[in-house]
Amino acid sequence: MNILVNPEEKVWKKAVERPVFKTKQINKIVKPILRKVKRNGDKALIKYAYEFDHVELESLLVPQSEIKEAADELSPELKEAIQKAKANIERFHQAQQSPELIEEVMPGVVCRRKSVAIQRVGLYIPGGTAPLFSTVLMLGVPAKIAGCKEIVLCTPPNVEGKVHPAIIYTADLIGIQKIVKVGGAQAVAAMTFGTDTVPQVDKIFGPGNQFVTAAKQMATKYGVAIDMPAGPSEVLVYADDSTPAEFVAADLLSQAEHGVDSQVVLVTHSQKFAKKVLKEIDVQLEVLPRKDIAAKSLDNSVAIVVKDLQEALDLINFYAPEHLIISVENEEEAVEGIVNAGSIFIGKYTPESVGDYASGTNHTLPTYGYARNYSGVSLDSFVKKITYQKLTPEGIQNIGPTVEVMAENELLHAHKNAVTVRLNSLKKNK
Ligand SMILES: NC(=O)c1ccc[n+]([C@@H]2O[C@H](COP(=O)([O-])OP(=O)(O)OC[C@H]3O[C@@H](n4cnc5c(N)ncnc54)[C@H](O)[C@@H]3O)[C@@H](O)[C@H]2O)c1
Ligand SMILES: N[C@H](CO)Cc1c[nH]c[nH+]1
Ligand SMILES: [Zn+2]
Repeated sequence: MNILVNPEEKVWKKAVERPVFKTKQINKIVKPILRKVKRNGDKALIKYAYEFDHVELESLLVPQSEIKEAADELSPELKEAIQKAKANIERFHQAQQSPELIEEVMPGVVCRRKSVAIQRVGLYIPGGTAPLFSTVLMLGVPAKIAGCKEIVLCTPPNVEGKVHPAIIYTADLIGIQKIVKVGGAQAVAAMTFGTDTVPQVDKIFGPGNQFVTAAKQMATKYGVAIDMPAGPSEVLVYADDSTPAEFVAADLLSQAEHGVDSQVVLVTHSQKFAKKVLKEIDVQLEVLPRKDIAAKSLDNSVAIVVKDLQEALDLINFYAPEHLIISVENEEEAVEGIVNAGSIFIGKYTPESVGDYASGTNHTLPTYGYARNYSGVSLDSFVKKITYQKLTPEGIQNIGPTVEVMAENELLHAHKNAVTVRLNSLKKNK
């Protein structure tokens, strides 16, 4: 991780470019996976489990017996932690319920809007390098609150051909029973087309590696919706020396350890502080079990010393980080200046990890600059909003002439006529 001191705008813009994905090569691998799963269903899933996850599976579904046993395999401490996190996530997502809207826009013309659950949803839980059972909470809890009828959870099997008990326990706690041992692009393909084991869904949720992300984007061509392109995790920390360098280093490493494609950025006002943080990173990195992964991410990463708050804001809003930690003395002013970020963590006692697990906000967030135009997953992601309108005779008389004039001027006479016949009928029956 290098330090750039007071670089020009074009230099810092270049420095914060995300690692470039080999999109063409990835698509070349993913396209045939979609085609083969569409054609061969479960058979293809079993074949890919062998090829990519190195396991011979006899069946894809996690059996009821394993669901029942999962709780016994976890420590009471972990189960309590999962339950506490679930309570906070439930509370924050329940608070996102939007009440039904009813508005009489003019006498006799009533408009209504109601949230209705997306009926069939597929949740992808990454499992390649770490069993991310926290993602089960982040996707399963809002799906349940929204009232989705059918929920299927797909996650890669481990080397023993099993799903981590914490993933199973968390799914069961939420009330998700259909857990399928399938990962990567093949999982996305299965949820898109449906197989004997995996039901076809209306929307696919969840983060994943490049194969998963590419498959999700391709799936949209077949009528499935996706939450967002959620790729390798990233964090930008904007800090000054009112925050211990130890805290800043720990926050940067917390996202660097996710995967080799992750990127972390430090923005600060002093070269001395940046150096202190980098020194601290070296110390903490040494003892990390995932030190090789984190070290590779640090190669994609940079520390930038900016001249003032305005330059820091320009940089952050340009970069649009998935996670943004603001830990500077004038935090209020900085927070107010942010227009592009997935989730913001404010003050020196708010590590990003709390949002990953238990503060209540959702950790499925837009990466790669998509925070410019996408929100993270929320309750809204699991519903559609249906609008309704009902007109009384008075209502059609009030609004009818307006619609007639507009339709006639758009040269759409059948549109106009649908109003005129009703107005004429009312005149006749007077
Ligand atoms: N943005 C977010 O909200 C968020 C949240 C959590 C995790 N993440 C990210 O999710 C990612 C998880 O990645 P992961 O790899 O650990 O798990 P994963 O479950 O996404 O991918 C593992 C699967 O990839 C497939 N695969 C592996 N090598 C392949 C190959 N050569 N060809 C085809 N398919 C192959 C296999 O089927 C395997 O089961 C990380 O990058 C992490 O940063 C993001
Ligand atoms: N930081 C990830 C989202 O980018 C989520 C996560 C899960 N577990 C730990 N972290
Ligand atoms: Zn994380």
